[in-house]
Amino acid sequence: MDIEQVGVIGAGQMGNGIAHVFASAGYHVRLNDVSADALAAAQALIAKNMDRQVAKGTMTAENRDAALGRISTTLDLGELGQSDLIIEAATEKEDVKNEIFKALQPHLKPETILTSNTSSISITRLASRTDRPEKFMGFHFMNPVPVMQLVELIRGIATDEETFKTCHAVVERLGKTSATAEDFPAFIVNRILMPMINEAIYTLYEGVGSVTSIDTSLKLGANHPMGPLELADFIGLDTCLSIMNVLHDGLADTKYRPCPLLTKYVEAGWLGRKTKRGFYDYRGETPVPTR
Ligand SMILES: CC(=O)CC(=O)SCCNC(=O)CCNC(=O)[C@H](O)C(C)(C)COP(=O)(O)OP(=O)(O)OC[C@H]1O[C@@H](n2cnc3c(N)ncnc32)[C@H](O)[C@@H]1OP(=O)(O)O
Ligand SMILES: NC(=O)C1=CN([C@@H]2O[C@H](COP(=O)(O)OP(=O)(O)OC[C@H]3O[C@@H](n4cnc5c(N)ncnc54)[C@H](OP(=O)(O)O)[C@@H]3O)[C@@H](O)[C@H]2O)C=CC1
Repeated sequence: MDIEQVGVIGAGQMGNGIAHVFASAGYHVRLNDVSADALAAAQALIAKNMDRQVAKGTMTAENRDAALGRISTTLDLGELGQSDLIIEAATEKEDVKNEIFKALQPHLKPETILTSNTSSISITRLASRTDRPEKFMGFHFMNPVPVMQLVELIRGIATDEETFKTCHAVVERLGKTSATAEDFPAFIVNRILMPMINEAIYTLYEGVGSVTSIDTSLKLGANHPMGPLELADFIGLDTCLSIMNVLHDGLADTKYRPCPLLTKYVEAGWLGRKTKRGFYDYRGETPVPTR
């Protein structure tokens, strides 16, 4: 199936990056959110990130203008009706995602492929609530989307081969690399990455090390580009907690128990960079550890 028109739902940190890479690859993108402010902020951020590419010489000014011209925004889900492919990138909550698909599907063409950028939630279960489980799959980008090479592709139990092949070809046209994961809680990347981040938070909680010593240890001792607490703030602590809960509930093993300190930060509304406070405080010139 030919994909030209792409609908992206959720204009947060992932949605803006997804719109960026699809528009850069020549797709027409309709970006939707429940918040007009989120849409305006996403458009401004995409323009800023593309300006950086132009300044670096990795994109021409002409291509930037054309790519920005291919992105339109809307608060109305119904306006995504002509999309060939939908990528849902709203908040990591199953009921939010189910509600979005329910509201969206009456507007869709029968052949439209539905996908979710979920970090952890069962693709089979999300698909089963829609009118097209065979045309539904996981399309999981990594953060920051314009920089990270990987897209995890996840088939639900009902996903048909044509849907998988179409999504696989889209990843290639984006110039990215796919890895295929079976539909188990948190798939591959987050099954491995998130317990490490959770363990770093336990290490902090138990007083083994401070925020600085934990992040320095993994950066300089294991060559990670970001320390695990810095990365948790970057991903969003609400998203990290949701992923740990999916692992804990879905695999029923206490080794996935979310650290109580992670829960406490989320309850405080300290969600990391996006709220300017998490394991670091981002309100000043440079991030300051909060513990
Ligand atoms: C939770 C999930 O479901 C799955 C996930 O996504 S897990 C998270 C996966 N992501 C990671 O692990 C990221 C780990 N961190 C990194 O790789 C690096 O710190 C980083 C790439 C984010 C930044 O790298 P850095 O060297 O510290 O910074 P910097 O030199 O400023 O940036 C490197 C490049 O990324 C670009 N960049 C950085 N942040 C960006 C952003 N938010 N958006 C777009 N581009 C960005 C910069 O423009 C720069 O581009 P060039 O190479 O063309 O110059
Ligand atoms: N953060 C990360 O590193 C990664 C996240 N993901 C996944 O991507 C998805 C999005 O995450 P992320 O971008 O970080 O989250 P953000 O919190 O940055 O953005 C989510 C956006 O979705 C909006 N939203 C909420 N409900 C709806 C709705 N009903 N319709 C349309 N938009 C809605 C939110 O609006 P409002 O703020 O007003 O509620 C917000 O703008 C999640 O499923 C997450 O697991 C995948 C890979 C990496």
